[in-house]
Amino acid sequence: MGSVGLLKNSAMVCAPLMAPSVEQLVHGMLQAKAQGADLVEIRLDGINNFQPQKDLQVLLNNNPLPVLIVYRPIWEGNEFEEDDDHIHKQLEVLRWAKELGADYIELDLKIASDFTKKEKPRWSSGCKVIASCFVDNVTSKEDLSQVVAHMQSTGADILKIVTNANDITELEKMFHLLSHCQVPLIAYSLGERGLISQLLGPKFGSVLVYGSLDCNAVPGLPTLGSLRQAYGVDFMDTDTKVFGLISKPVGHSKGPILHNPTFRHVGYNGIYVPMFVDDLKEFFRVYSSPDFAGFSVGIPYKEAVVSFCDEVDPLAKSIGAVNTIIRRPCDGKLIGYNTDCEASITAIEDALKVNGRTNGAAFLPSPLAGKLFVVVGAGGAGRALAFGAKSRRAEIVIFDIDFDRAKALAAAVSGEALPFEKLASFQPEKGAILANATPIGMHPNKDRIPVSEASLKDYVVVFDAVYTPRKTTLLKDAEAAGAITVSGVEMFLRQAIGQFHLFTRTKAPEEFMRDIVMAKF
Ligand SMILES: O=C1C[C@@](O)(C(=O)O)C[C@@H](O)[C@@H]1O
Repeated sequence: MGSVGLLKNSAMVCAPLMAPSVEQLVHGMLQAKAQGADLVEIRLDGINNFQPQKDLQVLLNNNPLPVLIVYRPIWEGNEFEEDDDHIHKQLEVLRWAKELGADYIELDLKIASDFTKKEKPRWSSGCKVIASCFVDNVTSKEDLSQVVAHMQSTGADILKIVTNANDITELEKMFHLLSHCQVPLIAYSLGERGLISQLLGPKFGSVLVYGSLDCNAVPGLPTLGSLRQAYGVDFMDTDTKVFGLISKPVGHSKGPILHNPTFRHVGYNGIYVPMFVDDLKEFFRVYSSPDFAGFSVGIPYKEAVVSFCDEVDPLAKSIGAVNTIIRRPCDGKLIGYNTDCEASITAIEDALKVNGRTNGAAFLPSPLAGKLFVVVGAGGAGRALAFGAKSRRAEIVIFDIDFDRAKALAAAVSGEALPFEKLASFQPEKGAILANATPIGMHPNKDRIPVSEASLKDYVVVFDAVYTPRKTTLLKDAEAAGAITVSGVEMFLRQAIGQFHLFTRTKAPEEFMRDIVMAKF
């Protein structure tokens, strides 16, 4: 277990700012400082009626943080690089920025060489030059190394490579580059699939990572607050173990705000990041190093991922769905588990016990025994619920939009499958339990419920696996109809507790995790 508590890397957290007025940029700088940025990147070309010397003076006299100046205007629809006059104007602005006290200036690779060779020998200021380059299509690690070699020849102090990530697996080339590069380097990918290049940049040695102002979410960029508070980027080092949630979509997950603070709480050197995965096979092929120590698995992959595990725990195997994968340290094999099953079933059982609705049958092994248990959705979560209900000897009815899928699950748990069209008019016997295991009602389609409102009065417990929002419309309606309700948040917490134990091989601090969930979900 690594120690956390001291700063472990030198990566700076940078807030990119672009605004139509200097006043807005100054305000942005103050916000960035308050939100924990180490420096700000100011894009001058967003300023309306830009007056270089005057505006730079205001900006660089009012900077609460070190400043990186970028000026990349497009004149009359043409990229400036194509025109000597425009290049001259651009360089003049950057020269002023340096003279007025900018800490860093950024130049495109195409003009960086000339500039550094002419200008740098005469500099007395500490201003550093960043040579930057956008690589549209990263074909191989060798290609990237060649770009770096070319950039190095410019004489710039820091190199910056930006790519477009079409797939999360492309980022591994960036991580490889970062960890092998001998010169100060910033490397990341744009877009939703590029997010982990910012989150893991400090582990692999990036000079800086970008975080947006908290009020200004940008796809692919974490917020400053999340970088510092949730992900704890300051505490990352080369030994930090990476755990990722494999899912598509993935942005809804609250896993990072639960697992990361818990790692730090127990002094475990790990980070938990959302991983937007399109292709499981390619994903597991590329992220095969011990750095990537384990995974949560979310929608839609809980069943598909089973075939990528080298071994599967017997419970997960019988369910046919895995939500947790550990890379076994001794041989690198991927071992699959299912923590959803016990999480959801014990959450429902405990709700019945707390509410004293066990029919006085304290001798029965579970308050679910003999009850009708209606599962809507026969995907990964539905399978976990149905197998859990079976282990508690409940009578199971399954609905799924895919009737064959419902039938297959019903057969596996000795239950009954009914056609999805019947769900709207389905009236259970009194005292039944309802479990929604579909995404119906999940943010942003919050108003929908999977069953008819009229049927809700006959359920003693209604459980919803959806946890965003915490109180779904289904749970609100069920509560109004008099049912005990169990939120997906409770299941989420319990499956995460199980996962934490598997990830770290230590007992999860359950109260600490519960407090986070209560405060932040
Ligand atoms: O179902 C869920 C939720 C989850 O996918 C998430 O969104 O964080 C994480 C999984 O481990 C878990 O089984």
